[in-house]
Amino acid sequence: MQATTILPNFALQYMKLKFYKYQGAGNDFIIVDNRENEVDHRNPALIEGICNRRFGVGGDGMMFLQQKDGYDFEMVYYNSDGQPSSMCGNGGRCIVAFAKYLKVIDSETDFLAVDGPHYAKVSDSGDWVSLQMINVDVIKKDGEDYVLNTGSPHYVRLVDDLQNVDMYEEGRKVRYNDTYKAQGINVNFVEDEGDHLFVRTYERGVEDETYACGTGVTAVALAMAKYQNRTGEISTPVKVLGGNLNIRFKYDGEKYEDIFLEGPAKKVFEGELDLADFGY
Ligand SMILES: N[C@@H](CCC[C@H](N)C(=O)O)C(=O)O
Repeated sequence: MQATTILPNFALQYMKLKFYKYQGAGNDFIIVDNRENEVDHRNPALIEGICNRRFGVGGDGMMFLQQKDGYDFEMVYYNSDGQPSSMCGNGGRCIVAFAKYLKVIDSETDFLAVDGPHYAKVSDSGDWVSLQMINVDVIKKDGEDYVLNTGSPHYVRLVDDLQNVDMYEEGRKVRYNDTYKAQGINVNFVEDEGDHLFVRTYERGVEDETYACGTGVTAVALAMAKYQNRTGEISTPVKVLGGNLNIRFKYDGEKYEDIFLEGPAKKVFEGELDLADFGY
């Protein structure tokens, strides 16, 4: 990384920031190697500007890979609105691929994220990641729909003809209703297509539909196991707008354990930002 310093008061000594762009099933992220703790990222306007798809790099979120005692690294995640958020599953898979690219890890890792420790495995090629998610033992009903937390809060609704649903419109009706508008929630619609699920997600903090949401497809797979009264070792292939993911887990009818979110995580490009372009 080039000499890049953002002083605590956000005045910049050097205006360049090296970044990497990754995507996992079309959920895309800007990642910065912050092992030297050179970047003070508590700056919502800067992160929102860099994530902007017209005036910035563009991304559903931005992450910083940092050193953490007792772990291979720490994942610090921001939504594209510039606010720190809860867990991002696809972001977690992408930052694991990035850690392998940096040679911070080899084929396995234990890292820390906002919802606690995570274990993950990455393929030799470095572009396929299996990420262990937190255990889940609470799943609530809201009418016919399901609400659960897989590291981030999710709402799950089973629908027909998902391809033709206006996710922006319908997602916002749930995300901004009286129950959820204060804390926010991610809204997933699912259609059972036989040998796989088709899932679309409206994401809090992006405030639009994304091409994939890792904690979202995980929530859907868990909720569908309950809905379909399936127990035991379950593997659920999921199609999303940006590709395919798989979720496997154990379910005894009450709690879900050994949950793994699996799929592609790829480096798209890397570059250098001139932070003066973002008002600094
Ligand atoms: N895209 C993510 C979820 C990111 C967090 C979410 N927007 C929230 O604020 O809850 C994923 O892959 O899980």
